[in-house]
Amino acid sequence: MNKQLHVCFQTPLEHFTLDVDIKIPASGVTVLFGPSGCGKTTLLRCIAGLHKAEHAQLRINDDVWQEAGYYLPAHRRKVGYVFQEPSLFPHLNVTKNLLFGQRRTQQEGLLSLDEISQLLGISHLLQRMPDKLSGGEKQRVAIGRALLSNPEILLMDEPLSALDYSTKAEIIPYLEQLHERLSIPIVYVTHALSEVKSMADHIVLLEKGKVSAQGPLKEMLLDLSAPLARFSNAGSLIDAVVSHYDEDYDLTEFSVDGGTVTVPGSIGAIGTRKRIHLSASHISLTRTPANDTTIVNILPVTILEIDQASTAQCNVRLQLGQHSQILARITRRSKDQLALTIGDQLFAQVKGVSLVKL
Ligand SMILES: Nc1ncnc2c1ncn2[C@@H]1O[C@H](COP(=O)(O)OP(=O)(O)OP(=O)(O)O)[C@@H](O)[C@H]1O
Repeated sequence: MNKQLHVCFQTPLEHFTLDVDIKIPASGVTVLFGPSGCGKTTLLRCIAGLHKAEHAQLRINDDVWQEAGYYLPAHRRKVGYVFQEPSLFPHLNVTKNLLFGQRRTQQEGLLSLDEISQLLGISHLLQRMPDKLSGGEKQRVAIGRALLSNPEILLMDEPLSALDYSTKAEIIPYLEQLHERLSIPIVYVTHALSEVKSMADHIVLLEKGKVSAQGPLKEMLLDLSAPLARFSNAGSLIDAVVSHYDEDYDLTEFSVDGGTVTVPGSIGAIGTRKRIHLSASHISLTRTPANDTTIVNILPVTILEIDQASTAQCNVRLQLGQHSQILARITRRSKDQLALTIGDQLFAQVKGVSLVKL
């Protein structure tokens, strides 16, 4: 069985042609990332069959949805679609809104209404009418409705962009849980890098209708020639396992490839797995390990690559442990003053650590 999605569309838009030919993994979250107007929504609409591209090839695993001379109409495509604005039926309560998607397909959902309600934290809202829900609750119901339609693919078009900062923060953990539980692929459109870091397994960067880069997120973040490493909030992701909790100081210690990372608070039981994001501009480099610093996270690293990200700054790709790599952003002057070169063994002082998902 061919477990991937082949997404190939060419269609002229107002100022450029959308011209995409990509293979997407059949599970996990693929983020379409790019500036406003680059064609992200149009690409989702092509997949859903709502925009008919002139040239197209769309295969979902072994099923052909579209190719020369064949076009599976939108209503027969098993797609769950979540829009920026949660568009619930105002005259139906939450349960009826949720079931609307299920009735449309007359099939058993991948997950039951109960399971989906629990997963999205809306079990207590089932009898409510939409006008009595907050923006975040409405969007969670809209996501639930999309899932109950028994989709083979979930398309999410900037599902958080209409929500304020704190509502976004409230909803992200639910999306992360979904990501863990769902076996179907999710194509997620955003131009917020924070959502990319917490959600994406795979990333496709779009610019004026063309794919400028794509690949597994972890690798793409470390590719110094790819656009992500040039962003002001560039960083890297490493896998971590809770190894110790210091009750006196309320600090959780994680074991990572090549060392330990300590973060404030009680994060989880010993053995809990997390993904840690290390912000490149919050990492400084020293030749000797400082013993008079307040920074708690100091990791031995080796320089693999140095790239001038701007006239003032350089990105440094570093080997951590056997199999991990991280990114540091330093000034070009520091690089020259320390005469840093490839192969140098250094110590990375890590100030900014954020936990992103299980
Ligand atoms: N049916 C259409 N025919 C011609 N041009 C279109 C059509 N739909 C969208 N466009 C244009 O194509 C470009 C891409 O639009 P699209 O909505 O796909 O971008 P986007 O990356 O999703 O943007 P945003 O992040 O702002 O939502 C825009 O310039 C838009 O005006």
